This record gives sequence, C-alpha cells and structure tokens, in this order.
Amino acid sequence: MTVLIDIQNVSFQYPHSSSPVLNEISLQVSKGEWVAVAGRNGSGKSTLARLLNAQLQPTSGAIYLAGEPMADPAFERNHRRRCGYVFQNPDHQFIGATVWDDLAFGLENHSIERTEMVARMNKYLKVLHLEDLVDKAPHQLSGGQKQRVGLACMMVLEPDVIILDEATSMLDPKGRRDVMQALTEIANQGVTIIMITHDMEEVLQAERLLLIDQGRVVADGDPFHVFEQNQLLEQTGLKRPFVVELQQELKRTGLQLEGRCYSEGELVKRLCNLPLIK
Ligand SMILES: Nc1ncnc2c1ncn2[C@@H]1O[C@H](COP(=O)(O)OP(=O)(O)OP(=O)(O)O)[C@@H](O)[C@H]1O
Repeated sequence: MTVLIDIQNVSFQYPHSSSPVLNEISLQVSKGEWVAVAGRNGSGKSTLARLLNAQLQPTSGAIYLAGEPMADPAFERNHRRRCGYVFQNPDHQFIGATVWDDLAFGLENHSIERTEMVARMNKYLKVLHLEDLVDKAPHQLSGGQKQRVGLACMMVLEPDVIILDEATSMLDPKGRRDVMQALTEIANQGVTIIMITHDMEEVLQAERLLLIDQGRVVADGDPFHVFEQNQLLEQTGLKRPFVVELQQELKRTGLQLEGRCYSEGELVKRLCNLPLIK
C-alpha cells in the first residue's frame, strides 16, 4: 500500500513546559487507511493531530505527507487543505450565512473554478445526505448535522486525510451514528481517516488502533487484537467495548462465532439466529 503519512522519530515539547508531550514517535499511515487514536486524557493525542495538521511543528524529527516535508513553508497551506481538521465543536469553523455559502467559502478561497465548485458541492451534499439543509443557517442545525456540514466543507476541498479530534463527543447516540455513517461514506471515497476518540465502540469502525500512553505509541494494530491485551488496557485505562468482551467470553466458553461482529446490534442478531439445543 502507498504510504501517505510518514512520521519519523517525532518528539514535541510545548514552550515553557518541563518535559516532552510526545516522545520519538515513528509510524506510517497508508493511503485509504482508517486509524483510530485512543489513550487516556493528556496522553498527547490532540498534540499529534495538530502536528499532522501543521498547526504545530515537531521539536525534533519530521513528518512527511506524500513524501513532502510538512515543515516546509512552501507546502504549509496546501498541507492544511490536504489534511482537513475537524474540531470537537464545529461552531467556530462556520462563516457563511447558509450551509451552501459555507461549502463555497473554502473553494473560493482556493480559487476553484465555478462549474467545478458547484459540481463538488453537489457531490458531497449528496454523499453526506445534506441536500435538504443547503439553505439553512449553520447555527440552526443540530450538533450531528453541524459535524456533517463540517465534514462536507472539508470534503469539497478533496483532502487526502481527514483528522477528527473527538468530533462526536458532544453528540447524542443518533448524532454519533449519523457522523459515523458519514465517515464510512468518506472512507469509501478512499480518504484516509485519523480519528481521535474516547469511544471504544467507534474504535471498532477503524481498521487500525493506535494506543498512546505518556506520549508514546504503546500499541498499534487491529483493534480486536489490541482489546485482547488485558495488561495494556489496564496500563492505559481503556475499557474494551461490550461487543468485543462478549465475543471473547463466548470464545472462552467454546462458542466461536464465524467472523466478527462490530456492533451490539449485529451480535444480538447473530446470537438470536444460532440453532437452539433442545
Ligand atoms: N498549549 C499548550 N501548552 C502547554 N502544554 C499543553 C498545551 N496543550 C496541551 N498541553 C499539555 O500537553 C499534554 C498532552 O495534551 P493533549 O491535548 O495532546 O492530550 P490528549 O491526549 O489529546 O488529551 P484529552 O484526551 O484530554 O483531549 C497535556 O499534559 C496538556 O496539559
């Protein structure tokens, strides 16, 4: 697979702080991967996300995006467009009077030609199921709708990477489901997703989990495998999701389901369809 992000030996220390927040992180993210980043409060997740968005520069080490060094000022503006950053609270990223204006704003800023602009806006309004909201003012939307509009504003710029920093943490279950559905559509478009989250059910949507503890990557792999490591979960204060816990318990008692279930609903359905022993 093509490497998109290459993090080489990156450490970061905030000015006036006595110790580094990130310590010698090296990893690569391939094009089209969906990576979840988890870890306890203060472990350094947002700092890593801000480095990937070129809001911060490493104290040492280097980050490359498709082979280009992110520290290079010549590429900085382009990097921001190529690595869209979605905040926990999208309110401060809306500028336009309507959803349509907001989508147009970024494109105008990047001098995209009118026909191309309208084509892209219509495409992503459809992909993210926002067609009915185009004429609404962003402040009239629900939290989940706002996050989906925020995602559409990024997607029209055709980024390589979408970075989400706890983007669903303020949403109710329906809002979360809608945003996760939108992310699935985005992943289907081949966009790389880096998703910081404290929600372990959400982690299961990703194909890879990076677990950060005290500024170091302490696990990196298939979320189901990471969730099998009890000692690591204890060390990092994570709780495996119920749907994984139940499948692991069933396996221990000799009931091995074929394939995996990624949601509680899916697992309930599978268990209800098992033949009953009379
Ligand atoms: N601007 C700053 N100046 C100094 N220290 C900072 C700054 N921003 C964050 N920190 C410190 O860096 C450490 C890592 O913070 P960061 O926000 O990256 O953690 P996090 O894993 O995203 O946490 P959370 O899960 O609470 O969002 C924390 O100890 C935090 O206090």
